[in-house]
Amino acid sequence: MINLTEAAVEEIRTFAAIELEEKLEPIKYNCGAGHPPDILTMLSPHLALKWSLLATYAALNVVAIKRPELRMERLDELLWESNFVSSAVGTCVARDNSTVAAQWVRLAYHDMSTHNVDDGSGGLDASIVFELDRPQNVGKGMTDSINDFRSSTEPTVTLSDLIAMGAIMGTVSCGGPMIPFRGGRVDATSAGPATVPEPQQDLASHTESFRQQGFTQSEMISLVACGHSLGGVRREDFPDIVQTPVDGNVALFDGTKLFDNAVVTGYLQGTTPNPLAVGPNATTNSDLRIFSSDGNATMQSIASPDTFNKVCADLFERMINTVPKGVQLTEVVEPIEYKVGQAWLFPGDEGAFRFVTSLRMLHKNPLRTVKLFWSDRQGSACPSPGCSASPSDTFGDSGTPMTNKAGLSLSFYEFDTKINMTSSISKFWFEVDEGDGSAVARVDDDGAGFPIVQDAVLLDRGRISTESDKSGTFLIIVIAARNADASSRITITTYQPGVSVSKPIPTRQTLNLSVDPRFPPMAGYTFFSAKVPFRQEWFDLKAEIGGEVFEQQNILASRKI
Ligand code: HEM
Repeated sequence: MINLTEAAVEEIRTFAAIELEEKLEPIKYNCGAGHPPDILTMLSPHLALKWSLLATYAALNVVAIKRPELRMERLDELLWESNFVSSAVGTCVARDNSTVAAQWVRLAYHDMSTHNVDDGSGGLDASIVFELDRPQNVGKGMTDSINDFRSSTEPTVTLSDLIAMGAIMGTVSCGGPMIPFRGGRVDATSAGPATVPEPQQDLASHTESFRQQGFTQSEMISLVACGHSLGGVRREDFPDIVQTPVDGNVALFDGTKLFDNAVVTGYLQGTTPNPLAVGPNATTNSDLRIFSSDGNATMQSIASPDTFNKVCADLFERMINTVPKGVQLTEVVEPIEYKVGQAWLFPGDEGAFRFVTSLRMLHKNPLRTVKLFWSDRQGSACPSPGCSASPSDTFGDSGTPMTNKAGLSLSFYEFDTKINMTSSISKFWFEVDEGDGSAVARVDDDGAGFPIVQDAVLLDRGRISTESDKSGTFLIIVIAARNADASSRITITTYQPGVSVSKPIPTRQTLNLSVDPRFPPMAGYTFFSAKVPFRQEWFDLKAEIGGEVFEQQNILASRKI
């Protein structure tokens, strides 16, 4: 048995990191595919030998994952970590005698319906917010749904992304299939054409509408059946269709609130209660005309639960990915296997920095240990335990309906540690030991470490606070700036999501921060603050201090830590 000294291990780690940076292309790591690729096979023979020694005796393995861009991290959080989307939709939560899921799917379809394949215009672009006065878009469900999403847009997550995500999250929450999600939609700034189909239109109009949206006749039949698996028709809004009182004022399409094939089987068996198929008013029986338009061939072909789910998943995916020409969607947002949280560095109370960050894993493992490491300002890794820390907290998260369906159980490892202000920090990384004898994984952004670019101008999440008064809730954003004084110019440009359904477009405002007398200067830092409405949590920062300019974009202030 060879015992490697700490210094030898560190030398190999550093050597490996340099070699990796130079020789390896970034490895795309596909989450959910089990263990990360074995890095040994990709190293030079010389390094592979050194590395295999290390793997044998120190059981260290490099997980070569590149940190995704901010948008992918934010979309990952919305899709897989519990949040406002998952709590609104719950397990097929009921609303207004239908379900939140049904309202969200209808919203997504109506928004997408403005697409025209002939010139590439329109599509899922949130233009629906400017189209609510049209009779096709009648219903409280539409405004309620827009309100569900409107105040949660972010600089990298648009309202149209949230509408698209709502449709697939809602579908899964009611027992429907998983549908891959891509982000990157761009919000419209005005209304699109009035092309949402209406029940009183004839079959030829409907077939042409769906063709313009990009769907064949058979796809039209399936897409309508998939959509009308959820929810129903509200008597209050459509008294010509639902002519007699019904339970809760909503006539369900297939008698169930779940996403299932009952809409098809009931239709084929002649037992369907669908008000758009067997309603007393033949003119508005659009589902009957559509479903029977090919002699029921398509309806028969999607009658089994498996085929129904598969066909609906494909069509819903196409529906949410129907966007105006020129809009570039992201890759599919897979759950990130080793997800590094935001990193916060700010002056603590005791003359040291507080450094707060986290690592998220997709599965629970009580045997697992996770350790945080960092290099000092000069980039040298200091000897253990000088630059390492164990988690200050470990907890699980119930996730979203999609997380549950994917069989994931999220585990968070939170770190809240002190860092010497003189030696400071330039980068950090993690080591994860599953405790089962497998190699320790080093999560280090492809060998480079996760950078802390500077420690001169910092969002101080230990000193930010919230305040409420008659006019609302506010966030006091605090910036710690080194070698700054009242003559320094520190500005933030905040991001304000749409404030109402009639004012849906996000706005930005630039504010000057002033020295905050509540926080006396310490360790060379002066504290500046500004009060912003609570929802303005995202901001860009610019600081001009003694001739030097610091700029950073897309910082999330959020709550005090
Ligand atoms: C010719 C095509 C279509 C017509 C004429 C039509 C018509 C209607 C009508 C009149 C309602 C009742 C709305 C209410 O009372 O709030 C409704 C509900 C609904 N539609 Fe459609 N629809 C069509 C296609 C689609 C498609 C393609 C989808 C989705 C892929 C869809 C999804 C829904 C959903 C989920 C509801 C239930 C809403 C709720 O319960 O709140 N529809 N549709």
